[in-house]
Amino acid sequence: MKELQHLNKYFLKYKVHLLTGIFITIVARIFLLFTPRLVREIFVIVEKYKAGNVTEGTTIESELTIIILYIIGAAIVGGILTFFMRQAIINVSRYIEYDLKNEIYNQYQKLSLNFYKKNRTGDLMNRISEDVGRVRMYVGPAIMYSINTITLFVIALIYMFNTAPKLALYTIVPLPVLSIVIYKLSKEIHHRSTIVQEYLSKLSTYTQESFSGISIIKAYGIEQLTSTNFNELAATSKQKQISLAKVQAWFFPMMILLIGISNLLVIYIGGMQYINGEIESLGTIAEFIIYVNMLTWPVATVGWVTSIVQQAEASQKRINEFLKIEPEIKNNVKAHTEITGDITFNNVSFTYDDTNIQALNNISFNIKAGETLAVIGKTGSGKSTILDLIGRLYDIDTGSIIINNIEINKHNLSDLRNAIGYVPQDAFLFSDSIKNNIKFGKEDATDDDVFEAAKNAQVHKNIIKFNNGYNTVLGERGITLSGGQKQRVSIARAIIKSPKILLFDDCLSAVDTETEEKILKNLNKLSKGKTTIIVSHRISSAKNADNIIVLDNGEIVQKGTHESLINVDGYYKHLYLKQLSETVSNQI
Ligand SMILES: Nc1ncnc2c1ncn2[C@@H]1O[C@H](COP(=O)(O)OP(=O)(O)OP(=O)(O)O)[C@@H](O)[C@H]1O
Repeated sequence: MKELQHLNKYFLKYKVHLLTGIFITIVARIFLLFTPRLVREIFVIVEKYKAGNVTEGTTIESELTIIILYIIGAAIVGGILTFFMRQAIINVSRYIEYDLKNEIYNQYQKLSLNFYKKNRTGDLMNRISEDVGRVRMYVGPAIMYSINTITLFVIALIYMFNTAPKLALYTIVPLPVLSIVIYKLSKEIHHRSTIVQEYLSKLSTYTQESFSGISIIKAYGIEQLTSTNFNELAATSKQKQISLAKVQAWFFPMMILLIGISNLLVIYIGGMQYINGEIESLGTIAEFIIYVNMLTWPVATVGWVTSIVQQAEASQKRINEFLKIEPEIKNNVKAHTEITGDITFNNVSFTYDDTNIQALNNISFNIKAGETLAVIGKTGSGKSTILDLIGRLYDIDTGSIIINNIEINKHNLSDLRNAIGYVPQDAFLFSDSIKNNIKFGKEDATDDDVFEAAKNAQVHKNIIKFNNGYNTVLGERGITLSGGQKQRVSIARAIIKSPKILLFDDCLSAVDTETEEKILKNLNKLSKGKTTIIVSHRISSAKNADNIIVLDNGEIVQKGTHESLINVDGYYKHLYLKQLSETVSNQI
């Protein structure tokens, strides 16, 4: 139960609802337990009448009518209260489920990229959905049934031992057996349903991947193979479902058997006692039979609740593991810090934790506010890493990054990130309209702002050709747009917020050189007064920059302007000549 203590703060938050629920539960049980005693009363009156103790037919009729009305009244009141009990306690479980999901989601948002690299998306999703669902079962049904069982048991046992102690003892003997059997069954059911869940999630992951990669599957003509794989998975899943159904099928027969045994015991022992004169009325036997039936379900739930609590404990443990993680990248400053875009790297080195790859080694450069820096280099030379470090997605190992004379980790983190417009290498678009995808960069942007940004990114003409224009909804990961269009929408998203720092990570690779030229021209206008870093494999993107650095294997191997670099031997000149000859041969 240690892990579940995390929920105590929520119980405290909803204490009024919970206490009301508990109070209603107790009152509801008291009303429902009137019935067995009233049934006994009916027997007693009829027995008296048969024995000739009451002669007036009308008296017995009115007595019976009153008792029947009591029974109906108690059932109605008990029923209404049971409704409110469920409303109070089950609602609290939904409130807590909501709060817990938000708590986990907020924690996920705070955690750094390293966390996401170490944990699979499926696992993150499971903890926020299935694990929270299991915890809710503890908060709601488990607590409700426990209060229910305890109240019912205490009141019923008091009534039973008061009426016929020996019979009461015999009646409750099979109940612990019932509880243990149900507990064992619930555990087995849980075990098998976990396996079923695993197969279901394998099936849905497989299906989802097949549909996402449908173009590859069709292009390689492997529909038959994917279908066979799917069938195999589905067949195993079916087997597991059947094996689960087998155990589940035992649940009710076992309950009926044990209720039957208890009923038989009541009738046999009660009957013997009646014959011996130890109990006065057959009504006591009827009363006890009702108790047995009333107690059976709550007793069965003891086993069920135990297994729910165990599952909830295991799930909360998994949730707590993530909640306890301290975000690696923390905001150390509450006050706002100003960012105009002056960036300096002083001997910066950085190694990725998980792969142990040293991506940057002793990097130093300075960009004055408003200037443009181009970063050129082979793949894997560390270009994107530089951009990630400016956005503080990772903290550096050695050296320092200074922005506006303040070390990067002494800046208010959200001010820093708000000052940056970042266009990643792989444009990611949400399954939403094109307009909303662009407005993602600036929530309060007007339609005109959106059009302006799209025009500057040279994508406006493409968008207006779609039937729904800017309201065109993009499929999963923007499947309706071409690679180049996606990159340009992503550029529009970055420039719409008019940030102080613009970071372009090889984001023109999928557009033709003519469009690239136009976009760069527009960017040139837009980036007046803004610091811009352009990562690229193309000289055409870099040539107009105020400064260019060439990276190789995490180190700066060349520095200078386009003019200076094409005049010295090195990677830049080599690349320039290569791309120049490609352009010339394309024109011939
Ligand atoms: N998230 C990451 N986790 C671990 N290692 C990484 C990560 N990102 C990059 N690396 C490694 O760091 C090195 C530098 O990668 P980086 O992405 O900065 O290169 P790049 O110059 O931008 O390459 P490209 O031009 O192909 O985009 C590479 O060896 C890469 O394998």
